[in-house]
Amino acid sequence: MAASPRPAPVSVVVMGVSGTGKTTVGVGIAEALGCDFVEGDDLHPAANVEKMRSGTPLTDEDRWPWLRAVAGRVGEHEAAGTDLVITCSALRREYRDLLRDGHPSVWFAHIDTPREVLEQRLRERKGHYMPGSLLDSQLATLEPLADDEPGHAYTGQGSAQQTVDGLLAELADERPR
Ligand SMILES: Nc1ncnc2c1ncn2[C@@H]1O[C@H](COP(=O)(O)OP(=O)(O)O)[C@@H](O)[C@H]1O
Ligand SMILES: O=C(O)[C@H](O)[C@@H](O)[C@H](O)[C@H](O)COP(=O)(O)O
Repeated sequence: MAASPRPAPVSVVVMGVSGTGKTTVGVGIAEALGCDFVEGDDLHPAANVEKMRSGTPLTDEDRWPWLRAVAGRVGEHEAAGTDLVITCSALRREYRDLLRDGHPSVWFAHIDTPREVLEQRLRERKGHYMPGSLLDSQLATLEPLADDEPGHAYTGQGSAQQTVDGLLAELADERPR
C-alpha cells in the first residue's frame, strides 16, 4: 500500500500589536504542533531595537529588512518540509503580502486584544525593550486581516490557553493536518 502523502507544511505567523500575546500564545501553538518556534523580535536589526527602545515608531523602511528576515525563516522551513510558528506583528497588509510572496505555507494567526487590556499587559511586562508609549502608533498602523488573506483573527481577551486552543481549532479547520 502506498504511504499517504505528508501534509504540506504550515508556517503560523502569530501577528498583532505589541503586548497582544504573540510570544506567549506562539510558544503554546508550537508546542501543540510539535514544531520550531521563532521569536520574530530577535530578527530585528539592532538599529530597529534601539529605535523602539527610545520610543520612536519604526517606519516602513525600517521594517522591510526585518520582514525579509522573517520571510527567510519561513522559506527555510518550507524547503525542509517542516512546520513553523513565528511571531511577527505584520501590522499592514503590504507587510503580510511580502511574507506570503512565494510562501504558500503561511497562515496568519491574528490575536486581537482590546486597548485597555494591552495597556495593562505592557505595564506589567518586564525586561522587554518595547515601551507602552508606542501602543498608539501600533494600533494606528494595524490593518486587520482581509477576507482574501489566509488566516484567522481570534480574541486575545481570554486566557493564553484559550487563545492557543481557539487558533488551533481554526487552523485545523482551514489547514487539516
Ligand atoms: N491571556 C493572555 N494572553 C497572552 N499574554 C498574556 C495574557 N495574560 C497576560 N499576558 C502577558 O502579556 C504580556 C505580553 O505578552 P507577549 O506574549 O509578550 O505579547 P507580544 O509578543 O505580542 O508583545 C506578557 O507579559 C504575558 O505574560
Ligand atoms: O513593526 C513594529 O513596529 C515592531 O516589530 C513591533 O510591532 C513589534 O511588536 C516589536 O518588535 C515589539 O515587540 P513585541 O510585539 O513583542 O512587544
